[in-house]
Amino acid sequence: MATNITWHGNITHEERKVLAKQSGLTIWLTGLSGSGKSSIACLLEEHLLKRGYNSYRLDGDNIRFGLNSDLGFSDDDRNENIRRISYVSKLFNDSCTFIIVSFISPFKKERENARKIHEADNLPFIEAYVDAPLEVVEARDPKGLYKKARQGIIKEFTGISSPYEAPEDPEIHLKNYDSPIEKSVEQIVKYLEENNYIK
Ligand SMILES: Nc1ncnc2c1ncn2[C@@H]1O[C@H](COP(=O)(O)OS(=O)(=O)O)[C@@H](OP(=O)(O)O)[C@H]1O
Ligand SMILES: Nc1ncnc2c1ncn2[C@@H]1O[C@H](COP(=O)(O)OP(=O)(O)O)[C@@H](O)[C@H]1O
Repeated sequence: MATNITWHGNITHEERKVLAKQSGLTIWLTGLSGSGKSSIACLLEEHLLKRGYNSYRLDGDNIRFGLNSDLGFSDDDRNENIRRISYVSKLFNDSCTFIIVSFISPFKKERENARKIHEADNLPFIEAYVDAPLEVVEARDPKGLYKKARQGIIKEFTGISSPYEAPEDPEIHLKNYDSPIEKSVEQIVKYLEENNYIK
């Protein structure tokens, strides 16, 4: 509990943006395992870096090796995973970095909480739904996880034995199943340009 502790501030966020020559933002990719989150995040990160924007990726698989290595895949653990990462992405965003978050983040309530955590401090939060139907991701199955989930070897697997709540009104809806990854990246870039996040 947050008792007997004091928040220490330094320069204002407005001053930081001027010094950093860019503002921060969070692009929150959500979707089933195999929908294309990591591939899109990697290409997008590269694209933005090459255009001169300080950008960084937080990926579910990667974060679970370290910071969140104590968490599994029960509903409670997934919620804690997303809660922690919401605060981490807010910190990066506040530091004037473009942060690309790619977690399954299956539950609406936790994604909404992530949004609130950002928007409470006027930090832009852009939800991008990486949409690919279960039959498509199951056919892709690059890590063989769906096969194991169907065999009951992996329990509580998203889309099979654990729910995925698709966003109803995301800022960006990527239909990442009948066109190449590059198209999805272009769609995000277009959104960022049209909303004056990038020039
Ligand atoms: N039970 C179960 N359900 C879903 N996914 C599983 C599971 N077990 C392991 N994996 C692997 O973990 C990756 C998802 O981790 P996340 O942190 O993004 O999940 S979550 O947001 O907490 O739901 C996910 O990576 P992606 O395929 O990149 O989504 C899987 O490789
Ligand atoms: N638009 C697409 N068309 C065809 N294959 C794709 C597309 N997007 C992703 N893939 C493939 O699907 C697999 C899963 O992609 P990945 O980015 O690892 O998804 P996630 O991070 O959501 O699990 C990879 O083999 C990737 O090359």
